[in-house]
Amino acid sequence: MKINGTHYRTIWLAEDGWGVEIIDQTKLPYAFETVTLWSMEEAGVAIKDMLVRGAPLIGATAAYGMALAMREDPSDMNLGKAYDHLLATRPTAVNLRWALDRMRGKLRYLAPKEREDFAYREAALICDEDVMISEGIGRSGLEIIREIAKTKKDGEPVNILTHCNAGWLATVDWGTATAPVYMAHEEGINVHVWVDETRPRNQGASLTAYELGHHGVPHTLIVDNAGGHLMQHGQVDMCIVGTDRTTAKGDVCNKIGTYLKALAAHDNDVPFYVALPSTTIDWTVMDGVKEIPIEERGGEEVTHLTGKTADGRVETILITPETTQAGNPAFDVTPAKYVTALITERGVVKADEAALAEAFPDLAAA
Ligand SMILES: CSC[C@@H](O)[C@@H](O)C(=O)COP(=O)(O)O
Repeated sequence: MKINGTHYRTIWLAEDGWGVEIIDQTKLPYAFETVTLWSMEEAGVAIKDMLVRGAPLIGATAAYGMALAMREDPSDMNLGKAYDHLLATRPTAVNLRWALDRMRGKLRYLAPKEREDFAYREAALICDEDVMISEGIGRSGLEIIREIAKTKKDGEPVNILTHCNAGWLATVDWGTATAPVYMAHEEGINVHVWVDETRPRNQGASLTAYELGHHGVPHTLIVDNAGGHLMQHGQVDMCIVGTDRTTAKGDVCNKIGTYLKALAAHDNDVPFYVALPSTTIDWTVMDGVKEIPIEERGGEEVTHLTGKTADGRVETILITPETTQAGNPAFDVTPAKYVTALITERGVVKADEAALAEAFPDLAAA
C-alpha cells in the first residue's frame, strides 16, 4: 500500500536486520509513526495494546516475536516461554495461535544455535505468504464485484459496506475485505465503500477511512447503526467484512457489530461476504457462538473518545458520567447461515462444513 508515494508493508525488518518495524496504528490517522520492536516482550505489548491489530498482522507480529525471542535466548525453555507469553496477548484471532504453532513446531526440532536464523526466515516467509494469500482473496472477490458492476447503469457505483478494518493495516499488505475493493478500483470499476465507524475503537473511522483515502477509493463514513437503514433503501449492493476466527462449519467471529450487519443484510437480501485467509480457519472449532473465546476489553474504550482538537492536539475525553460502568465485548459471532459465501485465496467457498473441507482438504484433515 502506498502512503504519500512510498510503498509500505505493515511489518518489516529494520536496517540492522533484526529489529522489527511496525506502524503504530494507535497513532493513526493523526500521525504515521513507525516503531521498532527489539524484544519478544515488546512484540507482545504491540499486539496487546493494539499498535498492530487485525488477525493476519497479529500472527505475523507474533512470528517475529518468536524470532526476537530466539535471538535473546534460543533455549527450549525460552521457546516455550515465548510461545505462552505471546499466545496470551489476545484471545480471539486464531492467526496468533496458528503462527505460534508453526514457529514452535519447526523450531523445536532444530539445535538452539540454528534457531535464530531459521526463525527470522520463517517469520519473513509467513509475511510473504500472507501477501500472496491476500492477493488471492482479492482476485476471488474481484469476480463478485465485476458481476455486480455489470448490473449497474453507467456512472452508478457498486456500493460495498464494510465493518472495522480488514484492510492493508490488518494484514501484511492488501487486506482481506479490502483486497477485492482495491483490485476493482484499479481495474476502473466504480466502487464506493460505506465505512462503519466501528465503535468503540473506531477502526473504521481511523484506519479503513485512512487507507481507502490514501488509495483514492471513494468512501463515506457512517455510524455503526446506519447500515440497516441503507440496506432497506437499496444503497448497499454487498457487504464484505473480515474475520478473526472462522469455524470448520463457516461460523464467523469478527469485530463486535458484525452480526447485526449480517442480520440486516439477510433481512434485505443484501449478499453478506466474509473475506479470509485459510490461516483464520480454526478447524478444531465447530460452533462459533459456544466455542470461540470473545475478548473482553476495558470499559474505558467505551466511556472515552480520542480525537484531534482544532489546534492539532490529540485528546481523550470522557463521554459518560464519571461513575458509569461499561461492558466491552470486542467480537461477536455470525452464524454460517447468514454468510452468503467466504472469499478465500482458493476461491469463493460456501460457508458450510463440506464446502470448506472440499476447498481445503489438506488443512481440514491436518
Ligand atoms: C483481516 S483482519 C480481520 C479481523 O481481524 C478484523 O475484521 C477485526 O475485527 C480486527 O479487530 P481488531 O480488534 O482491530 O484486531
